[in-house]
Amino acid sequence: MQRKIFVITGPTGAGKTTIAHYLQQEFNLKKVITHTTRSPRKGEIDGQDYYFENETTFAQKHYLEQVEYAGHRYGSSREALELVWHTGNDAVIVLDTKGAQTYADQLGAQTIIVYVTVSNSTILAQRLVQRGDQPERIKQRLASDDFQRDLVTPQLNNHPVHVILNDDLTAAKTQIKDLMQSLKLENI
Ligand SMILES: Nc1nc2c(ncn2[C@@H]2O[C@H](COP(=O)(O)OP(=O)(O)O)[C@@H](O)[C@H]2O)c(=O)[nH]1
Ligand SMILES: Nc1ncnc2c1ncn2[C@@H]1O[C@H](COP(=O)(O)OP(=O)(O)O)[C@@H](O)[C@H]1O
Repeated sequence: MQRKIFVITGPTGAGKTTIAHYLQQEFNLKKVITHTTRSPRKGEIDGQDYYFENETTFAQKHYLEQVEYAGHRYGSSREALELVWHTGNDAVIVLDTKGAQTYADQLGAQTIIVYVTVSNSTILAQRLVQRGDQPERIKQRLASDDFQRDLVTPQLNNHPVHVILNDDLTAAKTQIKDLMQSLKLENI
């Protein structure tokens, strides 16, 4: 069977990271570590939080997609994905909807897109505050075009998008279990 990558996408605060953790814990998926040229923060571990790169080593990898934030490069590589697949496990990665589109285009049927959302977007700001994000950073994020784009369920050129409503985490986990069961039945 072909290896899969689950791309968890959606607006900030919707619960993408939470759902990705759940998939790792309950369904043995392994996270694809992404690369960055920014310096490690206190407590961050190379190969666990990110692969920390310099400009030269960053340029040596083969990226499915990459972006620049605050003058630093970030990218998800073929090499990191293959490392996960070599373990025999399916992979999981959290990306914005633009990144999700790129994966669907490049990896086709190997990509399972999961769009995490909430029924009322005002909840998102509350969650970011609860998570401990800096107020200035929250304001910036919520005012961005990327945020507006990610609020809308993406239409990915005929690629299926599985929507998970995460107003309540227990209910969201049930939807994930149902999704995993239906993928198994379809032999995907
Ligand atoms: N498109 C894309 N975004 C990434 C990648 N790796 C990290 N990011 C995003 O880069 C942004 C900045 O990450 P970081 O410097 O760790 O700061 P954070 O805002 O505290 O998460 C976050 O929105 C990450 O989700 C990647 O490989 N591709
Ligand atoms: N269903 C939920 N109800 C309440 N809080 C939640 C729920 N799902 C996630 N959270 C919390 O909301 C915050 C944002 O979740 P997170 O997974 O970090 O979102 P994202 O990765 O999409 O930005 C975290 O503090 C998380 O623990």
